[in-house]
Amino acid sequence: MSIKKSKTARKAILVLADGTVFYGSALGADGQAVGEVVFNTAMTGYQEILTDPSYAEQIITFTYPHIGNYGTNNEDVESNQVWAKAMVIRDRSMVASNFRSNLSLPDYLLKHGVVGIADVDTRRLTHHIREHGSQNGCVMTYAADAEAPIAEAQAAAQGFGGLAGLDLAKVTSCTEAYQWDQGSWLLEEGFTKPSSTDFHVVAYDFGAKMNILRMLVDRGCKVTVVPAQTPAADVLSMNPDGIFLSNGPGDPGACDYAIHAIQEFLKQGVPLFGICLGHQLLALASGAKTMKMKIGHHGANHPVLDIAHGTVMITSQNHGFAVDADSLPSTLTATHKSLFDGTLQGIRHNEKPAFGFQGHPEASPGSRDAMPLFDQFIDLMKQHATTHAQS
Ligand SMILES: NC(=O)CC[C@H](N)C(=O)O
Repeated sequence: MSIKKSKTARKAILVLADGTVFYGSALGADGQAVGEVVFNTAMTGYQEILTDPSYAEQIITFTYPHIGNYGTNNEDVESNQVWAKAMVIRDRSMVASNFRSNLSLPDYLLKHGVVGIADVDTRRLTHHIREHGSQNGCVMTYAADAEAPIAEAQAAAQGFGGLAGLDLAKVTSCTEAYQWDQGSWLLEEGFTKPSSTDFHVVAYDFGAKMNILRMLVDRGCKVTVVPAQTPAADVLSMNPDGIFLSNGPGDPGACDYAIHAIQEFLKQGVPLFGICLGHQLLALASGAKTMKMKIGHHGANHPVLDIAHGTVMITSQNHGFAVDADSLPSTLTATHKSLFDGTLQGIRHNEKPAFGFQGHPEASPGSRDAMPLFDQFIDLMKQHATTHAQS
């Protein structure tokens, strides 16, 4: 257990584009960060959340009031860098208490050059966002004896164009194809593969979380990860048993290259599974529409209804866009919906072996309730392989 005092007496402000100001103290690197301000309600998992590429260009407010208490480590990351633009918290923990911790949260932010602000009235901020919708903001640090640079921060916030129309998947994606062979810690916990399948899955990396890839390996898949803009023909020449469409940041409507590739895969009838951005892209490729939500969903305890079975799953969520349920063409069926606001959470193609889920079945952090969706993908590939062997 190590007691860490704040390294700096510097102050910080968060100023929203509408001029609302939140005062606090600097946490992490000095400087400024601009992005869309969202709030995440998960009680734990701040390191997974900070490193989730889907948070690119976003400033994350953590509603759980005490953050940093178990420090950071080398394992609980969802990518190789912090993608969140800045972190907003209520209370910084003075203690990093965990045998796995090798760096306190403030030192971790410093190491990654990420700006943060602590001692913020995050409840007031969250209420403001809930009422007025997520909006752009700027976190700026300044010397304790200086005036708060409010006008400068507001101008910076107003200068950010927002996420609508922004293709960030090509920014967070890998640049070259590679094999992924690491499974999750569930294997060590005694999780057994449903059966050894050896399916070759090509995973489009739009900003993929590592735990998704681990879930596929846990189920015996051989995983090839490819960059976001890989043409359909290149993927088909790899002879995949199934294609996985990953999560990722930004506006799905801006990823025309991915939408075209998915249309080709649908035409060819290759089994497809999309998570979050991947689910939205599958919907767009099938003729549905997406929209920007007022505040989005960011948390680890969102109830989602499985419509066919009438059962409820507690799920992890991180999205600011959604598929418009009223826009579904007759080729798509709604399979899941959010019990918070009724928005669409899952789709299945009626004619092709393809389905998508808006939440995060890989959790990390969060509940494992939706993990069987990975088994559903394996079953889909099995069925497809059997039908093909017969024809
Ligand atoms: N986690 C994700 O894949 C997010 C998808 C998309 N960028 C959204 O905000 O809705």
